Amino acid sequence: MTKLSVNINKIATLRNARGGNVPDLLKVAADIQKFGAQGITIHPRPDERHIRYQDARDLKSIVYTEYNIEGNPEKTFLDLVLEIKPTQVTLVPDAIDAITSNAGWDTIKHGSYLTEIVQEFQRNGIRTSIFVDPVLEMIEGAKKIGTERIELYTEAFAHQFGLGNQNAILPYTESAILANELGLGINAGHDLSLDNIQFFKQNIPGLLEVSIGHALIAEAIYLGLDNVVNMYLQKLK
Ligand SMILES: CC(=O)[C@@H](O)[C@H](O)COP(=O)(O)O
Ligand SMILES: NCC(=O)COP(=O)(O)O
Repeated sequence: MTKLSVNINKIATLRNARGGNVPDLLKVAADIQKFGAQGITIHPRPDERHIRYQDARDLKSIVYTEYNIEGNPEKTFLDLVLEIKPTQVTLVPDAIDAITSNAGWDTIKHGSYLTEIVQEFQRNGIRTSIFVDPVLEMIEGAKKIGTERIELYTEAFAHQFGLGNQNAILPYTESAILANELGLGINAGHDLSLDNIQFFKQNIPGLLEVSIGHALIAEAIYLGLDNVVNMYLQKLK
């Protein structure tokens, strides 16, 4: 079974636009779990433009499914995750000014740095996952680091699949086969959506978890619009 972890960054983006507490991030996280999602993902960024560090703390008592915190393991992020002790930490090599995540780790170049970080999280009972492009050397590098899981960075697949290029799945399938052989658990995420998730799942053996945010929240808004517009019309009669 592949678990769905819903990334709620975009709920925080919407809330922050007005400075109040609408929508209520904690209630949304509780409801997403009530509706059946098996995990909640957040990606607190240093500028706190969506998820704030305090949100990450407050969510600890709300998330009873898998709690996955993503980010670049600089000092403040490392301290935050060690304080919260979520189920899983996903290490992402974000540049400080990146608009969103845009690359996986070079697990060879940064191998010894990541090994130390991974060991620190594991000593604290936190499962680790390393965000990687679907490149076989990077999967082998992740294995050497000692992480339990990798997260396949799916932006390239999602983009190409949207253009009709189904062969874009091939490096992901090959990477998954290697990861399975090496005993690495496989997560995936970035730009997965209702359009591409089924094809992706069918072609990735052993896919344990997907984290989906941007498309899922956009789809939820769109699929709810008809209902909400009509609720307003009823009240305005
Ligand atoms: C690692 C990854 O692909 C996602 O966490 C993505 O980066 C979402 O972050 P934003 O919501 O800040 O774009
Ligand atoms: N790890 C990927 C994630 O959490 C969500 O990415 P996206 O669906 O917002 O692109």
